[in-house]
Amino acid sequence: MDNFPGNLFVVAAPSGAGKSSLVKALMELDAKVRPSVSHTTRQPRGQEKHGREYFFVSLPEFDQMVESNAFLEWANVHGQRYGTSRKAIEDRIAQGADVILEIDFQGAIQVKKLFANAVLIFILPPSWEELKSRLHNRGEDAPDIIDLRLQNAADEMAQAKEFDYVIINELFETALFDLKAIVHAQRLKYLAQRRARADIFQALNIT
Ligand SMILES: Nc1nc2c(ncn2[C@@H]2O[C@H](COP(=O)(O)OP(=O)(O)O)[C@@H](O)[C@H]2O)c(=O)[nH]1
Ligand SMILES: Nc1ncnc2c1ncn2[C@@H]1O[C@H](COP(=O)(O)OP(=O)(O)O)[C@@H](O)[C@H]1O
Repeated sequence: MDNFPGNLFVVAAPSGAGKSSLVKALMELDAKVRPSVSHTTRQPRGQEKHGREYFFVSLPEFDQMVESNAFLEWANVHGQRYGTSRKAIEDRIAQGADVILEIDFQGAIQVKKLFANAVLIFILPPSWEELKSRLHNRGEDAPDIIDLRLQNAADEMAQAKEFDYVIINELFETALFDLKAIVHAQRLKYLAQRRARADIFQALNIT
């Protein structure tokens, strides 16, 4: 599983910390990073489209996919099921694209076990007050759904120490810069470990 020609990035965060906004902004700047579209049993939000943010499926459909081993990883999060299908990432990575997964910490840990080279990034909000206000201002979720997400946030944030990098999303542009820096650093590391030996080292006559 370590022979894929692309890089795999995994971004996790408590709800409202800004992971979707950061990942979206990264992909607008960097066409080489492709998203993995997950399956979920939760209902779509206002602007969300089937096949773009998620594949929205029923519980029986989801369970059928679990049965047929279609998921690379899946988890129960905030009372719903979410999963990364094998199809969502394997083709893209094999084609040499870098793939970014926006999944919860349970999924991130499963992915790291499967792909030792996956880069795990955790996004933190600057404060509890700011996290609450972002969830309210986003204006997408009912108060009880927001409460559940806030209740789960403490346990999720305790997992940040298992990740390779932590970004504090206070100023959006600074956090985006940090995310770009991680992607860039991983590409340079990848070059050093794999391609460079064949191409550049040969050209420079280094053995
Ligand atoms: N394990 C796993 N978690 C996922 C997947 N897709 C999304 N999630 C996570 O499920 C949680 C809820 O996502 P969502 O309902 O979009 O809410 P949001 O975090 O408030 O934007 C987030 O932590 C997502 O990262 C997946 O395929 N696998
Ligand atoms: N650095 C930031 N400063 C202020 N608001 C932000 C920042 N980052 C994201 N937001 C806003 O916070 C809300 C939650 O962001 P979102 O990307 O949906 O979070 P997540 O995907 O982690 O649930 C959105 O309304 C978004 O525009």
